[in-house]
Amino acid sequence: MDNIFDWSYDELKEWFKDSGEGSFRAKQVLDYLYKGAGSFDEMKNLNSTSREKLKEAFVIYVPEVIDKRVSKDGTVKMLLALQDGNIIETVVMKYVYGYSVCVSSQVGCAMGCSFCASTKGGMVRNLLPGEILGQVMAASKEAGERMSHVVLMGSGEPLDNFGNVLRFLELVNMKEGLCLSHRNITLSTCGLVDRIRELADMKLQITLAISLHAVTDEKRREIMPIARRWSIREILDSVRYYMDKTGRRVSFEYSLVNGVNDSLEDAYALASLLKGMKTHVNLIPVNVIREMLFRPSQNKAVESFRNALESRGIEATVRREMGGDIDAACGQLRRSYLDGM
Ligand SMILES: C[S@@+](CC[C@H](N)C(=O)[O-])C[C@H]1O[C@@H](n2cnc3c(N)ncnc32)[C@H](O)[C@@H]1O
Ligand code: SF4
Repeated sequence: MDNIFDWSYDELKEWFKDSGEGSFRAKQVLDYLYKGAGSFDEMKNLNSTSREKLKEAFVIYVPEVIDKRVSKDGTVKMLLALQDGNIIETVVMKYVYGYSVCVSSQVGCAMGCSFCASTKGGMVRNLLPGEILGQVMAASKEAGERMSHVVLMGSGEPLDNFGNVLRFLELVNMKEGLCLSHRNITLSTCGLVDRIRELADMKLQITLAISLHAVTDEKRREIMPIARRWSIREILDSVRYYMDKTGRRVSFEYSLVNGVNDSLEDAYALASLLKGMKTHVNLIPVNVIREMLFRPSQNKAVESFRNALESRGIEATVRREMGGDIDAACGQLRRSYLDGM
């Protein structure tokens, strides 16, 4: 049976019409659902025939929180169980402007980046649109408040689950649902160039973030297998195309790894790659994960890197991962959980 959260307002309207009920029922059902109804029986405004028809066609399914850790800085990392028993993680962060949730787009990841815990067990499966949406709902329930921002930066490569992620973007924006503006959604990708171009053509107003992490193709290939498929030049061309088509700024993620990509030469090379682009660089000292030998850059190297970028006119922020005391690096809590099973 379908999870009703995979369905859009328009589709539900059609469904009600086809099943002989008024299409106005769709709005009633969505009102109940997004206020947290856990069963069709709670939907008292509907007659019993409608409720029975719904029960025959749909389940109401939001991933279940099975564990959570709360960090000193208030970040909450949740482990969620899916219907098929797979486990994903979702992180809720509080900022001055409100809450932000970091959602997973896949169970695991196929991309194989050498510093990332999400990919260690390979890719298990794509998440369905309702399962991505369900993470936003679980986060709101946890925070007791609606989310003001969503970042697709948890486990998985969102552009490798393109159809379902596009569908999620439609559902999360729905006026009759969570009504979250695309401007408050960031999608982070390791750089699937063909998909970036497709996304650009759709002219959605989401923010795109590119995980670059190295300034030469050679170095990038050492830490990110996707670099064998797409060169840095191809990625930057697709980013310019995205900016052109959507009018949005694109940001870059650059994880700083001690002795690997954090020299001043790297910083100046990054500045020349991004020269002339209206962009922002997020520098993230790499989070140590158990199986890996990488170490984060020292504070001095991080500051010098940032200063070098700024001296060349590239805006840069150092982002210390929130919730550092609770296995907050992407995919880490899930891996600890699976390792302990
Ligand atoms: C987990 S990925 C998910 C989104 C997408 N697959 C991507 O690579 O952009 C989100 C961000 O976390 C970064 N990341 C992964 N492992 C990390 C680690 N150990 N330390 C710091 N950043 C990490 C990635 O490079 C990426 O910028
Ligand atoms: S950094 Fe992103 S693309 Fe790379 S393995 Fe992790 S989740 Fe996948």
